[in-house]
Parts: sequence; C-alpha cells; structure tokens
Amino acid sequence: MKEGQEVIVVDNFFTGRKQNVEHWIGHENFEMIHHDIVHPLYIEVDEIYHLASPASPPHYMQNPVKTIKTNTIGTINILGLARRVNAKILLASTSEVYGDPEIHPQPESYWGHVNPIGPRACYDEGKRISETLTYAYAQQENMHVRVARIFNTYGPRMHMNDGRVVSNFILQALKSEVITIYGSGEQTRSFQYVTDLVDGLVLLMNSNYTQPVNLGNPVEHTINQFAEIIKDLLGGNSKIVHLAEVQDDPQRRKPDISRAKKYLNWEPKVSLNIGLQKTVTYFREELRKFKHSQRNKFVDEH
Ligand SMILES: O=C(O)[C@H]1O[C@H](OP(=O)(O)OP(=O)(O)OC[C@H]2O[C@@H](n3ccc(=O)[nH]c3=O)[C@H](O)[C@@H]2O)[C@H](O)[C@@H](O)[C@@H]1O
Repeated sequence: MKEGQEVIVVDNFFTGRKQNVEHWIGHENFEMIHHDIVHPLYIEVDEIYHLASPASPPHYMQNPVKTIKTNTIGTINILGLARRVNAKILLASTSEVYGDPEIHPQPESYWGHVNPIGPRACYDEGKRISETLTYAYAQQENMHVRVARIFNTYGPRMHMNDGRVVSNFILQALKSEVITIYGSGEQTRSFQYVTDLVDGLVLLMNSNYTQPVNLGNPVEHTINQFAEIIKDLLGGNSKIVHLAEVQDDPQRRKPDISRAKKYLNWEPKVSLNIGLQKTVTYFREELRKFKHSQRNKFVDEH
C-alpha cells in the first residue's frame, strides 16, 4: 500500500446494496473508509480487501442462505466493482475450502474434502465458489487478484458472542463456567494471532503472487490440549465437559506455509502464549464493561 492510495475493506455480510462501508480491521495500515460503493464511478480505488462473510460456524450456519448470497452475489458485485475501477482485489478465503482434510498438513495444491450438502457447506462451498469467481474474472477480465486461505485466527476485538473456540474457552474460564469441548476433543487446530494475519494480507496484496496462499500458524494442538492451556493460563476452577460433536467438524487442521515463506517472506511471529495473554486482557476488560453496564441498567430500572 502506498501513501495516498484508496483502499476499500469490506467486512461482514455484504451483498453490494447501497450502504456506507465503514470498517477497519485493527491495523495501522488501514484507514477508516467512507464510500458509497454503489457509485464507484466517482471514486478512485487502488485496492479492495474483500473480507465479507460471517466466519464463525454458529454465525454462518444461523442464516446459511445469507452466507451463500454474501459469498456468491456479494463476491460477484465486488469483483464487478474492482473491474470497473481497475483495482487490485484480495479475497479472504479460508482453510475450510479443504473441508475435513485427508492430507496433513494442508498445502494449497490440495483440492479438499467438502460435504456439499452438510451444515458447513454454505461457508465452505461459498468460499470455494468465491475463489472460482475470482480466478474466472482474473482470466476473462485480465484482473489483478490475490487469494488468502486464512486458518483459525484470534485476538482482541473478537465479539463476546463470537462462538468460536478461543473466545468461548477464555470467557468460560474468566467466568468460572464449564469449558465446553465438542466431541472427543482429539480434533486439532492451529491458531494464528490477528496481527500476523494482517501482516500476511498486506504482504500478499503487495506481492506479485496470484495463486492462493495459506496464512496460518502451523503450531498444532488438540482441542483437549487447548482447553488445558487456557486453564493453566487463567487458573480458576472451571471444569471441562464434553458435549455432542459438531457434524462434519474437520478432524485435523494445520497449514503448510511454505508458499507464504517463499513468495511473501512471511511467517507468524506471535506465539500462542503471548497472543492469548493479549486476548485475555481484552476479554477481561470487555467483561468488566459488560458487568458495569448491567449494574447501571439495574439501577436505572429500580
Ligand atoms: O479459521 C478457519 O480456518 C476456519 O475455521 C473455523 O472453524 P472451526 O475451526 O471449526 O472454528 P471453531 O468454531 O473455533 O472450532 C474449533 C474447534 O473447537 C471446537 N469447539 C468450538 C467451540 C467450543 O466451545 N468448543 C469446542 O470444542 C470445534 O468443534 C472445533 O473442533 C471458522 O469457520 C472460520 O473462522 C474459519 O474460516
């Protein structure tokens, strides 16, 4: 990104209807953007980060049709905008394009193992068609595209109701509630801190590399181990319980990041321990604010 460049960052549900885009993703390189994006003829845009779509499984499953619309119609709309204004576009794809992988760790050359009619399909297939659309536009319209396959990412500014494992376990431990493991807990994930991801996205956008690139931290843990890590970090007396397993839950996930190392000179810098400490500090403060507002509400009502 160069000084004076205009960048659009599109986040959350987005289908290209008239709306103000007013988002930022917590990084000094991104400015708050105010654009009425249905009138692209009047704006100059150099780069577009297409981050639209819910990403937490309970959120994207809650309204699967809307998730599909965002990833199909929304992606077509934003690709059309990028074509009209001649902007470079980066698509935020996901490790979920690999589904429940049969190859471990997962390189970008792996085509994946996705159930096309399962509960995760709205997201997995939605992101797969987003990638297909991106490369079809690139080929047909001579566009400059970048595709990042993002693996499990966490950090401050996650929503308290996000529902993914990192925020769930931290909040449960902070509130001394039970820590909820879905299924046996032997499934694995590899967790990446948000600033590492943002560095990788910016490097990818600025590179000349056009094929998909995995962005994730390759340090892998079972969910059982992760629950113990959170308990050790926070102390407290939370008990661990095992609930029913989630349908089609990927059993092993770990990125092969050789491509990112080779073409972007990128690898994660923030250890799980440091990243979790920062995230815990954030959620402690969120809980304090929440309790404070609940107390005030009680006083106001009585
Ligand atoms: O980051 C990724 O690569 C992709 O995968 C994530 O999906 P998932 O890995 O299933 O994310 P979580 O909901 O955080 O679950 C991780 C694991 O922890 C388990 N889990 C989750 C929450 C919980 O309270 N307890 C629990 O055991 C899940 O069953 C799963 O095995 C999300 O879909 C996306 O953020 C993303 O695109």
